[in-house]
Amino acid sequence: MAENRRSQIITQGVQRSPNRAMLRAVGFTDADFNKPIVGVSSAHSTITPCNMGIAPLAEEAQNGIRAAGGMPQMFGTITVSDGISMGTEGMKYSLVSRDVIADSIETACNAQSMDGVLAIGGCDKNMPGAMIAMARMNIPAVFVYGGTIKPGHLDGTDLTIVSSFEAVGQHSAGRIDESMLYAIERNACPGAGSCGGMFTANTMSSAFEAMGMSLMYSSTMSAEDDEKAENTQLAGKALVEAIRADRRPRDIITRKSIENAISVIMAVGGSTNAVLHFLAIAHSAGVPLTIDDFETIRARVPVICDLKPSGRFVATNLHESGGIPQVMKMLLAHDLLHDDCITVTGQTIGELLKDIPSEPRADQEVIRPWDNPMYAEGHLGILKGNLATEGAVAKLTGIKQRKITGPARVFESEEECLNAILDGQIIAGNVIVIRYEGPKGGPGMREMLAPTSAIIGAGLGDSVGLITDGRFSGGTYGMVVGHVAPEAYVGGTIALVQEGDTITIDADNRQLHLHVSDEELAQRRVQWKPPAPRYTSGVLAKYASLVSSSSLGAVTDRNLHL
Ligand SMILES: CC[C@H](C)C(=O)C(=O)O
Ligand SMILES: [Mg+2]
Repeated sequence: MAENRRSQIITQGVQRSPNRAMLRAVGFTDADFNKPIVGVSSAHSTITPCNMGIAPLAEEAQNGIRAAGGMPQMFGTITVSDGISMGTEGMKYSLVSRDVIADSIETACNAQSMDGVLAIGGCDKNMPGAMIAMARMNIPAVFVYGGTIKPGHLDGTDLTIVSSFEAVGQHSAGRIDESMLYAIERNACPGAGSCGGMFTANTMSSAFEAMGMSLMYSSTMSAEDDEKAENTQLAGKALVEAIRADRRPRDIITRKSIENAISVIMAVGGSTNAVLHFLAIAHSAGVPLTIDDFETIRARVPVICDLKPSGRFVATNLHESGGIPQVMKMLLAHDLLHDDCITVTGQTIGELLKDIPSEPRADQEVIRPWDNPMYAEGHLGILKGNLATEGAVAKLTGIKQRKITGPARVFESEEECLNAILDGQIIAGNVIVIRYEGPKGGPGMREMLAPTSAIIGAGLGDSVGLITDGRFSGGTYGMVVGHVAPEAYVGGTIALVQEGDTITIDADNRQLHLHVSDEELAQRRVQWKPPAPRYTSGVLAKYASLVSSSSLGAVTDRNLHL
């Protein structure tokens, strides 16, 4: 084992006798002081189904690390539940938790000079939080996904949590009765695991597998299946080998591997949150990446998977149909993947994919044949215009109408907007504006699944547009544009929109335009005053003071020294 392990600073020499004394109390023997100390970051929690299966996986990880000659040390990190906080003030802590998780993993590993880290995550922000920490620290690392939830079932239909969100809109529009609403509620989430469509958790786990930071096939395994536990043990062993080889995250998280990840995100129809998180991960890894790079990749990669929210199937169906390796091999076969990227096991992408067929199996419908994609181009559009000079992110799937021009219906918060939708005040042709929900203004850039699902549930998905400086859940689809930057709180044009102004969302030309003259906007800007901050103490106030524009990933450690 390499004698230049950083953990030797706390285990070797006379001066470190007190440090060893305490390590002996947690189970170290003399022999263990000569092994790499490997952190196991466990996000186990019973506050959300996404994370409630992680504790036994953390044990399996430790077993794998020990078997390979490492000395595991488990520590905890937090999670919050997007689905449970959705639609409430608590959702403001969701994106904040990404950076709290990153800071906590970095703090634990660096404080005790660990030689490597295996992080296990479940809910949405666990994944990017862990990867940001791994990229920052650049000690050998591997990510293990807690696993997807299996679909719920009702009257022969597969359900996910988004079924329940959409049922609220269906009920308010009189399309289902209360007994059906509660039947969906009771059956949508059958057990442990992260939200089962190609929503944010499954998007980020799939992207990490494609980037080479997780083991092949791991990202679509279900939380409750034995293979997830077996795979976690293998990840522990792979990490110890990576430590021996001194294979670090920045050897794996490169421009090429991030391009691979983004290509897979496009191919599976993944969450808009992936834009925000990969800008942040690239920033932490020192890899140049801009929001415009997503547009370049979008234009060349088709959506080849029929997955919820706008498609038919869930992640367990994708797993049964060949999983992410099958999607990757199809991209590779069409020169849309770099095969020379190295992965956490030391093998390259090309080596890992060599025995996988270039076309999907004919006995499944989840992964489409290359010549019959869901959409000929990617679905994550980066829109620009006088409303979004730094950019905005749209999910261009599940919509028939690709352009809408209509009167603005302006709301200063998500709650105001949801009430208007459920009260029937929103009609076909409207363009909803939800503002002061950005990274600083919210603060915390809430996901707007409640209003976007209510629009779908009310049958308005093809006729109502929605723009916000907040963001969307992976369960959102429709004529919706999020991450509008600059945000209202810092004086972005979205702050100057008035009720009834005409707005155009043009998906095909990736334009977001406010039909008000520059002169009029200049006059409005003179009148505009920044609102008082919603929080002046505590974690949300700290976050609001540090966070960057969403067009830069809403990171909290950019240019702090300037
Ligand atoms: C259903 C969606 C889930 C709750 C979520 O927050 C996301 O995918 O972002
Ligand atoms: Mg989410």
